[in-house]
Amino acid sequence: MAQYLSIKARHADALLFFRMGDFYELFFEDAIEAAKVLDITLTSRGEYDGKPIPMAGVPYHAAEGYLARLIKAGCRVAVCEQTETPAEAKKRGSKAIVNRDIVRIVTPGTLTEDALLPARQDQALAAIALGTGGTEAAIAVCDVSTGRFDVTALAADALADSLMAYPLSELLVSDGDLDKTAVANTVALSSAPVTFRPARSANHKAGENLLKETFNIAALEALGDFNRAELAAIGLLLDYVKLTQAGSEIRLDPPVRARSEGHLAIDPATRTSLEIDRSMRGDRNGSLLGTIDRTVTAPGARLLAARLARPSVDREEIEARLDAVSWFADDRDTVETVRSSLKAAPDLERARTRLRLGRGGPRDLVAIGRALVAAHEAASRLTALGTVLPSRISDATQALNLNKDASLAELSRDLETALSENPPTLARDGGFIAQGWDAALDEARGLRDDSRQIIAALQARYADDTGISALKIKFNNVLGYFVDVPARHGDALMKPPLSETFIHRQTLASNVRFSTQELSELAGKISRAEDEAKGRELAIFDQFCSRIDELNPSLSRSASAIAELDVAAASAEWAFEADAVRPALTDDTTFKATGLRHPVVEAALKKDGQGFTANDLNLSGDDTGTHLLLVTGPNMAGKSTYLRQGALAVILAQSGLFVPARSITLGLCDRIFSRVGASDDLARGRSTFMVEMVETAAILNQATERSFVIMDEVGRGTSTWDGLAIAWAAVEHLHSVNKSRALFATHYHELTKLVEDLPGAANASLRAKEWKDDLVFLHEVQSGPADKSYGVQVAKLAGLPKKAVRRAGQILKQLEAEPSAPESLPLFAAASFTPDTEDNAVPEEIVPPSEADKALQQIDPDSLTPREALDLIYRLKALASD
Ligand SMILES: Nc1ncnc2c1ncn2[C@@H]1O[C@H](COP(=O)(O)OP(=O)(O)OP(=O)(O)O)[C@@H](O)[C@H]1O
Repeated sequence: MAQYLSIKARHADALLFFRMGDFYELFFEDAIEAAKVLDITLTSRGEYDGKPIPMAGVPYHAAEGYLARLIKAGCRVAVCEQTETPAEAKKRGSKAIVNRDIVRIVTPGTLTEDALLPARQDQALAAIALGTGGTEAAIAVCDVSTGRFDVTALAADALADSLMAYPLSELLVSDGDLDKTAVANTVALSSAPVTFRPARSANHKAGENLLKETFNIAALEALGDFNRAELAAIGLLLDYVKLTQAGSEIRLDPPVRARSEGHLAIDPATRTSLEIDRSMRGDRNGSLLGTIDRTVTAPGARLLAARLARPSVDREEIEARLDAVSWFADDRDTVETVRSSLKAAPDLERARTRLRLGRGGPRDLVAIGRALVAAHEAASRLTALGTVLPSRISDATQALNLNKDASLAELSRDLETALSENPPTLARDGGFIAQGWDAALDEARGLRDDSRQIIAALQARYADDTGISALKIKFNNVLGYFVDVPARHGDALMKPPLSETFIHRQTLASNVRFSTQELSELAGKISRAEDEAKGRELAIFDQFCSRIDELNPSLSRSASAIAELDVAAASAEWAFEADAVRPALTDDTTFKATGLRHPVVEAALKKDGQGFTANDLNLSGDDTGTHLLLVTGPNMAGKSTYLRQGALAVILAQSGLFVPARSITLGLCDRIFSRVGASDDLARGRSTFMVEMVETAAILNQATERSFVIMDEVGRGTSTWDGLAIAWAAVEHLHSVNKSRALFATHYHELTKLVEDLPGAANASLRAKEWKDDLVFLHEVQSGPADKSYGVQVAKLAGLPKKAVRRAGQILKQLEAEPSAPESLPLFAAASFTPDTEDNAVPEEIVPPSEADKALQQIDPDSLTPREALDLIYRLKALASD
């Protein structure tokens, strides 16, 4: 207990997994909480302060699954291991307790186990810090499972936007920054758990020292010229990584400096509403990423996700990515061969990091070996083509060609020969090194196996000597090797002369067990041979781990090259499937697309066997003079889809991907804004309308001439006239002040007149046709405003009760007759309404009488014979189903 309490005192905020033999035990409050979250039995053991100590435990070998559940439930877990064997402890004194210590603190942002991590997504542990003036800020982000480490310097007010571009698992904030607005806003927006750290760890000096120590350099310049905010964020991050690794070395790749201006800025609301990597329901399915992802490796999937989350504004970078996709897009056969080779490549990136952190196992070694071979094969197929490769593909093939890196080739060969086919997860289980790899290991194993044969021979001899054919030599953990005979033969072995050889150990209901001198000696030999074999295997495992550590820079390059090739080939594959084209990029403010489509809606419609109507979109400002389009049209006609497909085209193009269109020319955008859909944010005390206005304000305050803006139905959350006034002002502002390329969808038809005064604005509408009594959506965009909104017909389509539809039609008529007198609207004078009778309730254009209605009206029930009545029923039925 004293040992437990002293360790627990150091980690009060984490559940303590206290290793005792084959279990991790939890005590006191920890046990109560873990039992509740994990649904495991809560027991008690011993007493403390006169009360029983609550206890709960999980088996050591199944700990990963339990850890996963605890982390998901928001807990942190400190793992405390036995740091010596009981035999070692005994040497210090017969009553000595084995030493124990924390080896790791498991938190949501510092996981490395495959079982705990989504394979196709990065895990971002981020730290934010502000510069002294409070206007400068920095983000340091790392993924401990892959070793990636990025640092970005940015303006404090851009913190939240930039941070949300990462798949955050945990956010670190200094206690000292909490009262700063930019930090408080970011914390409020964070969807990931926030961990507060003492201010001293977010200090630029501490950051500098930790950087030097981690990367073993004397001067910082070797890594880059970091400012104070960056160093503070780095300090906060590295200090925490160190804490969670319980003092063992930090294994991260050197930090890569990014500029926030290097990315297309996407604010959190836009990110959510455009469903870039998550749909509104929170699934990957139905998001842009889920729709276009054709990658076959985990590092590839993570790179694609990162590119879509942070599209670039660097034209050279984007063109290089597009060159790679284009090259593959010209040759589908090559795409197939490369993808089929890469498919066999396991997650080298995470495997190498686990091994470097001392948490890896034999399977990680196998993963590295297989990935190197598969990637080499993919690279060889590309070089064998003999054509000139674009720079990204050529760099990747160079990095993956094992003929160009002797040490990596040797490692790959050795891993292939040294490891057995199906190794265990843990190195300590042994049996993963193949026969023939190491002479000393083979000898120890030979000895062990020989002794086993000798035991078999001994069993035969004992059976012979005693005349007991049922005599067996068995093994268990308590007795070790023992002689086992059925109970009825027990007496014979306990009497002379046999009792001189057989020493009685245990009597069970149906068996009696004995040991012999010879057997004990043999058992000792076997166990020594086994220990030696295991020790030998562990030594070989360690040798491989150090080789991997030494080759880390090459392996890191290989992992990136696999990801690069995979993303290029997968993007070409998707382009084939989706009939997407390479965007032409410019430095001006062009946006000119023909036959543009919405990839996600199109894919969903395709599944149902329906087609998608492509539409053109030109916001270039030059030839037509239009950079702002007011989009009107009936509900359900496809306005939102048209708006979103414009924004998605920008994201795809600037991520270096093809765009589903016949052609597209795009002047690179600096930011993308969307104000679509309304949802409230009650947790932050904001009503639906308030959210809408906050987002609108952000756009009007920040959008530039280079931005791309979509706004859907701004103003609808309040009264008609207020809403119209706000929408009106927003369009004018966007047009004349922001001057962005923009699409503005609205149901306020009054707005369509605005184009007369705004030279850069034009009207466009989505067509719908009335056919018989129904509304048919054509999804085609035409220039000019829509004639009407057909809202009541759509309500009817949606299945509103007939009575309500009729009533709506009636109100609509009156409104249309007197649009300028809201105070006299029937809405505010419900009592004056005429009652809902058949005669006045059905506006003709909405529900004209059907043939069946007409037939019914002509009936005179009193004059019908039963036979005529029956005929009439059949006729009415036929009319109704017609
Ligand atoms: N170009 C298109 N081709 C085929 N189907 C389309 C197209 N655009 C939209 N649709 C279909 O129409 C549905 C409604 O589209 P959307 O939500 O864009 O309409 P809307 O005009 O914005 O409606 P509302 O005004 O009610 O918000 C979509 O879910 C999709 O199934």
